[in-house]
Amino acid sequence: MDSGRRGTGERPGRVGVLALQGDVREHVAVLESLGAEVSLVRGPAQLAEVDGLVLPGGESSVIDKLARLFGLREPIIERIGSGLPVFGTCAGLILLADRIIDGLPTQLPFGGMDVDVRRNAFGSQVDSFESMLDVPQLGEPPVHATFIRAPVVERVGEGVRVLARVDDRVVAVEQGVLLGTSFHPEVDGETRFHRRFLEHVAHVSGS
Ligand SMILES: NC(=O)CC[C@H](N)C(=O)O
Repeated sequence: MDSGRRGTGERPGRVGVLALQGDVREHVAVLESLGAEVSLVRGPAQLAEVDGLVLPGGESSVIDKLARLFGLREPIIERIGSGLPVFGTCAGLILLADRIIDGLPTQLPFGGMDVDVRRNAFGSQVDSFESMLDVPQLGEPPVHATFIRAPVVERVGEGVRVLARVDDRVVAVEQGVLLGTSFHPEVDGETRFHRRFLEHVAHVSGS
């Protein structure tokens, strides 16, 4: 349906992948395959140069800890507050949530999305599974989704759009220019979520 590349040949803007821990390379590969200019964000100066940010999958408590250590927590919160497009997958979705359920005692999210997200919500007996998801906003074919110790969105605030469910449990959400999935499109050759993120970036950066 819609294409992540601008029909006019315009660049979608420079996007960053938060590169503290997690599946950074996979996101970089998908974004570059879509024509984006991608940089790794490990500090505030790099964050200041991007028009959109991907929060990768990994371990949300570790990413939180490292973000504080590298002086990134406050700048990320500020940029999200002033309308930075963000795409979070799995741990990244946890970091985007306003509230974490079952987080480690000291763990904090960046927040921004009016949702409550439960960590490791599918239980240890199904640490990892795959599923085909209907995502009407992305059209056909259905999304092949890989869940790895995945979170679930347990409360969805007003203004948050549910994009996908597994057995009635919410696993993909969007609020304005913030996009989050419990699963990992970046490991599945699924590019439509990244295209959608790049569309948000193009709109906001006015390119
Ligand atoms: N694949 C993932 O990103 C897993 C997320 C991890 N369970 C966390 O709490 O951060």
